[in-house]
Amino acid sequence: MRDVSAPRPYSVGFAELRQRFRKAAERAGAELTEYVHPLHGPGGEALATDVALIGRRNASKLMVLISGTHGVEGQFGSACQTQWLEENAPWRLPEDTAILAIHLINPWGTAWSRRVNEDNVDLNRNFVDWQAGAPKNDRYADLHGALVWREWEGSGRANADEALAAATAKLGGHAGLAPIVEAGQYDFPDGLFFGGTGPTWSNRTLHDILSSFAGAAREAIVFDLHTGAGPYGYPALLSVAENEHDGLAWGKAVFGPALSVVLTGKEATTDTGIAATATGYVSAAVRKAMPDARVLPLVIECGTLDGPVVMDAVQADNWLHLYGKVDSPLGQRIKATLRAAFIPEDPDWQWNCLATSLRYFDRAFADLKAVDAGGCNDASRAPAMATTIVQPHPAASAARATPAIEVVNLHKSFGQLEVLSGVGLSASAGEVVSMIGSSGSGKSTFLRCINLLEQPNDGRIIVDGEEIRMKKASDGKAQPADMRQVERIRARVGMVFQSFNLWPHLTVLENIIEAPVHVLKERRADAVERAHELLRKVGLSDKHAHYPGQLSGGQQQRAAIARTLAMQPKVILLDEPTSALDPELVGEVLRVIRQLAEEGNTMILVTHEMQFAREVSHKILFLHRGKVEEEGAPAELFANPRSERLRQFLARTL
Ligand SMILES: Nc1ncnc2c1ncn2[C@@H]1O[C@H](COP(=O)(O)OP(=O)(O)OP(=O)(O)O)[C@@H](O)[C@H]1O
Repeated sequence: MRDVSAPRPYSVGFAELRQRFRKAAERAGAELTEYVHPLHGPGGEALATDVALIGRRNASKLMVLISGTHGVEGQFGSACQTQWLEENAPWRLPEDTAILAIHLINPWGTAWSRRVNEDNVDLNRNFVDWQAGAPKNDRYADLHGALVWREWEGSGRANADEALAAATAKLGGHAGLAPIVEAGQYDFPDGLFFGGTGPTWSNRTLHDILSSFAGAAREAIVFDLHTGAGPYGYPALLSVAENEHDGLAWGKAVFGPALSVVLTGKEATTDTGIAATATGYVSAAVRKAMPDARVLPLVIECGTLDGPVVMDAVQADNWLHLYGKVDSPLGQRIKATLRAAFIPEDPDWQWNCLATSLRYFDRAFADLKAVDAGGCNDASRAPAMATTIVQPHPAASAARATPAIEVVNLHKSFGQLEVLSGVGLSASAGEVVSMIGSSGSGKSTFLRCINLLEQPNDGRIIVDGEEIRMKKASDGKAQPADMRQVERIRARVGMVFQSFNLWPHLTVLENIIEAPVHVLKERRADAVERAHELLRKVGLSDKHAHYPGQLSGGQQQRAAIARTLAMQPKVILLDEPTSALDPELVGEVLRVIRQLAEEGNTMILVTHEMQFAREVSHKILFLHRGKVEEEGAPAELFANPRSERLRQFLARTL
């Protein structure tokens, strides 16, 4: 019997999971590659998906292990990957066979203990054919209001619970409800099992990984490692597909009745605990990424608690990230409940799931090795070399020598009132810097001074290496020496205002192309084409001909962001972009801003959304009475405020 009698507990933090995996991969002689995620974890830790390749890149037979598709479940998959790599080291593989371990493909979800990703997207609903448009789930729409509530307790919550109980009874219990909810939906970004509006970072990264490492494969077995559905402590082996394919026949030949095949479809059913009604699974992605291979996509699904209990935990966590405070005692309770719903702290559960999964790996791998796939493909491709670091994202790359923006010793008074008393800030390309502080501390004034909507009294402003030249007027006040330079620099610094500031008499499209055509002198046709692209990005494709007055606040703000992006700014200043919005519209705007951060835009953000600032920023400045009282990395600043003022401020706002 395999000796896993004393497995290390799964429940360790993201950084340790990575460290264990990387160590095991190194010992196994793997080529290690790191795909850096643009955001960071709750402790300020860097986030990344690690990829270990044992064997040659041109191997025709490939075994792939994927963990953490649903972030919080990642501890299980990570434990399996690490243990399997470790206990078989040193690996001696036939030339034509390789192992590709993809560690924590949704690193944000694992680090923050969420099933979903940074945009509330269920990655296992995100691998749909986006060209064909998002699938429809009208039956979810009827349930949304009962599943997603604004208040943790009170009459609104009680009404929602009552409505959910009534709907569940009408559908014949949880077994009737789950296939509708878990089918995935693409219309409610704040809802459950949201599939997104386009390919997420994890989706794109999986695609990049498979393009880099799986291109030569002709025979591939892929394990996607999950927990949370099925009977407690039982690791079920499944294969999910939209239709029959030759990989399924292979799977049945290898595993016999141990393998359950789930064929998905609108009305499909299964008793495995996973949703047969859903599409967009990882299985679809891996088959698509290896069109020339016979692919056997497998899912290991380790049962935990009863379906309704797991759904309750997911619902509560959804509320927490939308409307609650993760750091509060209630927030911590909700997190603990969610973790327990996916990774029970039960040594027997952990032992069973690990041991059985490793046996499935062994069996699959033995069969893979025995297949005759005709040797290595494309011998010209280089074999694995030493560790490579892939940093596809500008935000993640090392800071450039020249900051994208630097402000030194800025002073500003209104009459006798000194609002800024020597504020400074520097942001490298791709960095997000947030400014927090009480009302009246000078945050907005600082932003307005940067692009000279207000004239600073003193100080230096340097954008992308070019300093705004100032001179003293006859009254002794500073003013720009060259207005043409100011106009030029302003065109490189985009500003998003609290109150949107769209032209009311122009359509959304006209608002967006106005500055590119008149200031940058772009051809109108080019500006229009780009405007449509930007509208797609902010989810407003269908609103291009509307006037601002016909849009909701959230839509207006997203249009305003698209207008700012149309100028391709070096730096984007956002002045409390969500504070004029009704609470239910805040999320849609934050999602767009988060996407901008992920894409490596340099941003200075003034905000009262503390949780958001913490998640999205590389650096935070706390302003108090016109001075930077404290600055630092978000995790450090929020966890260990040094000044009493910041401590009090956080106590009031968190
Ligand atoms: N144009 C102006 N004329 C006179 N005083 C002004 C002007 N603009 C801002 N102030 C004052 O400067 C101080 C700082 O205002 P500012 O809007 O920069 O603060 P803030 O930190 O952004 O506050 P909030 O979070 O409430 O937006 C306030 O006392 C405000 O009344």
